[in-house]
Amino acid sequence: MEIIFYHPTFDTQWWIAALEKQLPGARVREWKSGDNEPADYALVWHPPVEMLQGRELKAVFALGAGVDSILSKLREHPEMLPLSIPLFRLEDTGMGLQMQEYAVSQVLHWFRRFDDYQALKQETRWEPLPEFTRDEFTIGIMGAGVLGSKVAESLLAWGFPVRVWSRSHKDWPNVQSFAGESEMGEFLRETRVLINLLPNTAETVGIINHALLNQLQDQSYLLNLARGVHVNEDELLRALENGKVKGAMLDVFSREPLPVESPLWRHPRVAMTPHIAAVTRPQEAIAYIGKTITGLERGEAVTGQVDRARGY
Ligand SMILES: NC(=O)C1=CN([C@@H]2O[C@H](COP(=O)(O)OP(=O)(O)OC[C@H]3O[C@@H](n4cnc5c(N)ncnc54)[C@H](OP(=O)(O)O)[C@@H]3O)[C@@H](O)[C@H]2O)C=CC1
Ligand SMILES: O=C(O)C(=O)CO
Repeated sequence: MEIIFYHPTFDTQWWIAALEKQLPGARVREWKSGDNEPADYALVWHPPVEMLQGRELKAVFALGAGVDSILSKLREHPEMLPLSIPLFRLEDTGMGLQMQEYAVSQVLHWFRRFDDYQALKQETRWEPLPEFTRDEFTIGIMGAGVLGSKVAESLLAWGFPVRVWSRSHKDWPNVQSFAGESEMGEFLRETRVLINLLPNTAETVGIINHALLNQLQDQSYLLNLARGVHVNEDELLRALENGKVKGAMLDVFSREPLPVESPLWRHPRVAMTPHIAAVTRPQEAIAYIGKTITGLERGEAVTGQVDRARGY
């Protein structure tokens, strides 16, 4: 079995050795421009069109959870990957735990008013504030997929009321489920902390805008863990000014790296990280890819295939 590998930043030689160990008998090579030799599988992140175009592959694996960058390239170059070749993505592979860590720590930060105490400290003020209660701290998660479900689970364990919004209804214990545009208003009305874990698709671009933020509780919080294009940053800044949103924690931005002139850098109630909410954990990713390729070779049912028509 021949596997080609391309990632712009990963330690390719390490990955090749680990993949060959996971899949005995497989030969894994780094794809370089001009390499048109046959391959059975391709493992990629931001692949050049030339790498995939015209190849008779059994499957392509994205080395991350979101496939928006591959799908947007495919819109311009559909010849890069015919529909007959399945595209897989990483399902969790250690990202669920990272998203849990991020979401729980930030929700607790807001819940225990550490943001307010930090602001008071700037003014050298010693001032105990009224506590928030969990029933005024409903968590609303947009996107109830692999990562949204893990985040829901962890916040439930901390005793917060949790609701999710997705395309289809979920039947999860102790979680209120809302689906589709028709139930979005009801989902937002009680939400105090909005956590975004949607994929980037034609339907979700710009979804967190003035109209949406306006339907949240006053003094809400936004945690964007998914993609920058989901949030209209100017409208978020306006919502921070008019009190609809009290604080935002952003991991992803409409342009990355975030340009220095963006007012988000300087806003006192915006915190940020540089797109590190959940990174690909090599060992878990390799175990998943190995298991999936083995399943495909045996003709077994496997999970993680992207529905290209749906966009995730
Ligand atoms: N910041 C970071 O470091 C990282 C960010 N990410 C981002 O997180 C995203 C989510 O990942 P993951 O949980 O694995 O994805 P999944 O595909 O497992 O879940 C997607 C969820 O979004 C819902 N959804 C999709 N479209 C719509 C829509 N139009 N309206 C309502 N709900 C919708 C789906 O609904 P349904 O269940 O009904 O299908 C599903 O619940 C990734 O696409 C990626 O962009 C991922 C990893 C790291
Ligand atoms: O896996 C993804 O989609 C990411 O955003 C990794 O940072």
